[in-house]
Amino acid sequence: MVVGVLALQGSFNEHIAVLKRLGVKGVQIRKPEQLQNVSSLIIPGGESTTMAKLAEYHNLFPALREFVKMGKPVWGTCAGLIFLADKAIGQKTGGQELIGGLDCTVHRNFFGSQIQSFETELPIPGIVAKEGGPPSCRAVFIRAPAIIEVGPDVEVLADIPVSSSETANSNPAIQSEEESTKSEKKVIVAVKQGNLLATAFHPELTADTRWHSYFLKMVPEVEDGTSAIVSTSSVDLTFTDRSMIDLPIFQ
Ligand SMILES: NC(=O)CC[C@H](N)C(=O)O
Repeated sequence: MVVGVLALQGSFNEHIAVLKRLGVKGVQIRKPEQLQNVSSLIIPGGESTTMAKLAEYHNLFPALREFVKMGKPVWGTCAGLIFLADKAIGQKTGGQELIGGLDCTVHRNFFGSQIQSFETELPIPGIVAKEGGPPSCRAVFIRAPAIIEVGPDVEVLADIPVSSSETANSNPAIQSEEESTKSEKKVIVAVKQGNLLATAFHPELTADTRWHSYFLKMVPEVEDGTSAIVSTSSVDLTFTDRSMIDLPIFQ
């Protein structure tokens, strides 16, 4: 099995490294025709406006939309989630082109600016049911988006509590008067809809391989009859390489 990783900008090398640890080949995708050689695609985190400009420059949007429509598995992490959303708010003036397909509305910088980036323990019952391991994963949120509305076919895989001030700052539209008196409400940070998987955080920056394993199981069995399924042999939840979150790509 060969997994494509959109390699215009952002953390594509980190995704390819995790795939390698799972014994799967990840290849960089920069041109539309390269999508013909892969059965699934990861769209990494980075800066969605920059990525969109580069995707436009390389005329990638029609091929990416076709890939999604064909039902091939696509996983968007962070900026990749924004790319997959049918609707994004909080965009730069003029907006940006999206691939779409995921029936949701995403707030582009829901949690604030770069300095509001954070790590947290995120309960992931849907992933644990398939992958086993501890009940939560270490989740790295870097100037992260959040999903504020989902359609009926979207399965929520993870959500996190946010303080009312966070909600008010980032998205007054979803805070009613009654809710403003409560201290906490939740936003969605991971979803699945058919062939599409999306996470607002960065599993590729931790040692926990369960999200990648989960995604690989969405890839249909390969032609020679061998299963595309890989197993997670070890789950180390420590996120040690803090330098990752200082990468200049996440401006
Ligand atoms: N870490 C990320 O991918 C950040 C995404 C960023 N919020 C954007 O709009 O592009």
